Amino acid sequence: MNKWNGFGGKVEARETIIDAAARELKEECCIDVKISDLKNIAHLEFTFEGEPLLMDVRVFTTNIFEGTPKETEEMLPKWYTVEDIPFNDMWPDDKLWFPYMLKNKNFYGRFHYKGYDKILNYKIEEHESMEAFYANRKS
Ligand SMILES: CNc1ncnc2c1ncn2[C@@H]1O[C@H](COP(=O)(O)OP(=O)(O)OP(=O)(O)O)[C@@H](O)[C@H]1O
Repeated sequence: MNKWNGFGGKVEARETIIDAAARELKEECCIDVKISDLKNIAHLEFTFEGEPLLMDVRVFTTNIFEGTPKETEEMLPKWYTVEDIPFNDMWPDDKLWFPYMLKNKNFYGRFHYKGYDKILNYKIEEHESMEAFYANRKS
C-alpha cells in the first residue's frame, strides 16, 4: 500500500503466531530467525469504523538473525536510523507506539480508524511483561 511497514502478515492454518512471524520475515526479506530469538513485545488491536472485524496484531522484535535483508515481490527493505524513521509514510498508529517499542517497553494498544488515514480514538497501556498482560486478560 505504498507504506513502510514491519514485516508480517496473516497467520496460516495450523501455524502458531510466532511461526507466522518467522515465516513472513523469511518470505518478505529472506532473513532467517530462530523462534527462540523472537520477543513478543506488544499486542495491538485495530478496528475500522463500519467494519465488523477486529485485527489482532502481535509485534515481535529481535536483534539476532541470519542473512541480509533482500528485496522480494512483497517488500523493499530499508534501514533507517531511529531519528529518521519515516512516520509520515507509515500507518498513522506507528508513530504512537514505536516510541514504546524503541524504549524496550511491553504494551497493549488499540486503535479505532475511520478509513485508513484517520485514528478516531486509541489507547496504549504499558505492561510489566506480555505474560502478565495475557494472564490478567484471561481472568
Ligand atoms: C492498521 N494499522 C497498522 N499499523 C501497523 N501495522 C499494521 C497495520 N495494519 C497491518 N499492519 C501490519 O502490516 C503487515 C501487513 O498486514 P496485512 O495486510 O494484514 O497482511 P498481508 O496482506 O501482508 O498478509 P499476507 O502476507 O497476505 O498473509 C503486517 O505486518 C501487519 O502486522
